[in-house]
Amino acid sequence: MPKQPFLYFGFPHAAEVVVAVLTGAIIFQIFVRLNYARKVRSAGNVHAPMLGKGPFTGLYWLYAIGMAQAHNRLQALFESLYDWGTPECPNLVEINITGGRRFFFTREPEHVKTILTGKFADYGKGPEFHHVWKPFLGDSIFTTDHQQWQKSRNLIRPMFIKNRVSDLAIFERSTSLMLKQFPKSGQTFDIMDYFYRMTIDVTTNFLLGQSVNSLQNPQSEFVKAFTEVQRMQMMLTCLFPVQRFVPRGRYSRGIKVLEDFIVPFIDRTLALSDYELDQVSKSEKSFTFLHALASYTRDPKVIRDQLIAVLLAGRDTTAATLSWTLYELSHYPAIYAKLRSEIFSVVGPTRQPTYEDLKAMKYLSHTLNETLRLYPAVPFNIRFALTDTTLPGFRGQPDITVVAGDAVIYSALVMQRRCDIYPVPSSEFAPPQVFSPDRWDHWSPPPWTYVPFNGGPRICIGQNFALTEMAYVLVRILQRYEKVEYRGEWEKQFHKAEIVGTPGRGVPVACFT
Ligand code: HEM
Repeated sequence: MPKQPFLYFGFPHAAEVVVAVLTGAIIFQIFVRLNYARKVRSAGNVHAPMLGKGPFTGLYWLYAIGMAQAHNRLQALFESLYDWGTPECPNLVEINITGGRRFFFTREPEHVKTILTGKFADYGKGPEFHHVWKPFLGDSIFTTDHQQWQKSRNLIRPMFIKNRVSDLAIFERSTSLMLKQFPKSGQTFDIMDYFYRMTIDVTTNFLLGQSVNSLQNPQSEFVKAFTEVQRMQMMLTCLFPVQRFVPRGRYSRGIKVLEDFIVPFIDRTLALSDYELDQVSKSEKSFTFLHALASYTRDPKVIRDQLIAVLLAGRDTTAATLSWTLYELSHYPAIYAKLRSEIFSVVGPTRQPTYEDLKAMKYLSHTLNETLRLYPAVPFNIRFALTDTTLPGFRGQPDITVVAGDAVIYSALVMQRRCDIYPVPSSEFAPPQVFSPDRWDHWSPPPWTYVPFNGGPRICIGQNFALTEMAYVLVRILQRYEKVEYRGEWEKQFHKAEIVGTPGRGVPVACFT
């Protein structure tokens, strides 16, 4: 039989198809890279140190980041990236993985300031972030920019004014329930598990007027789905360049569970007439975040998106911060005793604190500040360039060129642990890696070196709510327990970064009355 010529007009062999596809892909890659390089050249062409230039080093880094996320080593990986820094640019590195976009990684306060305020309009969540997060958070405050974001912010802001936050009944209800469920004095238990259940109860109560009751029903399907969706969302974000290939079955099913719980509340509220809604809003007791939203918009999708966004923002952040606080306090009995004595001096051993009491307790706020310094609840964050722009160069060096579509990943966790941004340790100032609320007595962080709540126009809208809730819970725990003992291997604790950074081993403790 005559040999088939390579080119013929019949059905192609599989090998020919593979060769054709690969050739096409390579030509396309070359085109994308050349086109992108031209854009960067015409915008200024100043680069940060590169982690790698070719597509294969890009793939290596993608793999490294995915593995670090899966094995809870993101912090170490991020710190190691700056080994590629240079004396001219020590705190910023870049990589181009897919050819048409660079990812910058920074731990520089000046860069954080630039993207969050100085050039706020140039950086945002961007269409890419919106696309990846849309199934979960829709068009909410978290996923949008410009006018759309501003509209969400205006919608949500009234719910965080002081006289709403200073109503502490909602915190007392869940805290007292939680304390009732703590095991007997001296018994070991994971206090983190209680914090996660308590804060989802507080937040659903605040949002919907009814809690998911996870303190009483730990196996709640809603809670499991919420955790799973967040885990997958973080994975999709880390694997952003190839996220479309990640299977999403559990992610979509989890979102459906969340919606099945929330939508009936929305439907019931939207069934109220304007008059009925107005009556509810006059009653302090039954008025909720959902009612507030419904009095501004009747669009169920807008309401669903904002509710899930605030639920995400409000629950794990506070639970994780409380967990880290107890992790540290259980290791430092002297700090625990000092905090307890401040609490006793203001509210005594049993009285419920008022909003003003909480704000008057300096050492309590130092303790929370110090926890958020070492363990900022949102450890990694991202912004996309919405236009061609720059990041400031290091100490008189030229500004770094950033073109529209590039991404800047900044880490409050890594930045806030940089020893060189702190005073030299002394008898007044403990080494920065040590938990020491006392340092806040005579020190405050230089601007933009401490950003657990972000800064600028997109600063956390729930900051006061969060600080009030966490202070309240701590006061009630310390009023009741004379000491808290750590019951795990304290040094073996590790930082587990999903969207929020939590203690990877839980927080096993025993509380003593
Ligand atoms: C320890 C507690 C908390 C910390 C450390 C924290 C931190 C943050 C951070 C870093 C951001 C910026 C996120 C971004 O760039 O996309 C943020 C945004 C936000 N936070 Fe918080 N948060 C906390 C608690 C809360 C609570 C309790 C609520 C509400 C109940 C809340 C509501 C929000 C909202 C709505 C935004 C979006 C603001 C915007 O984009 O304009 N947060 N938070």
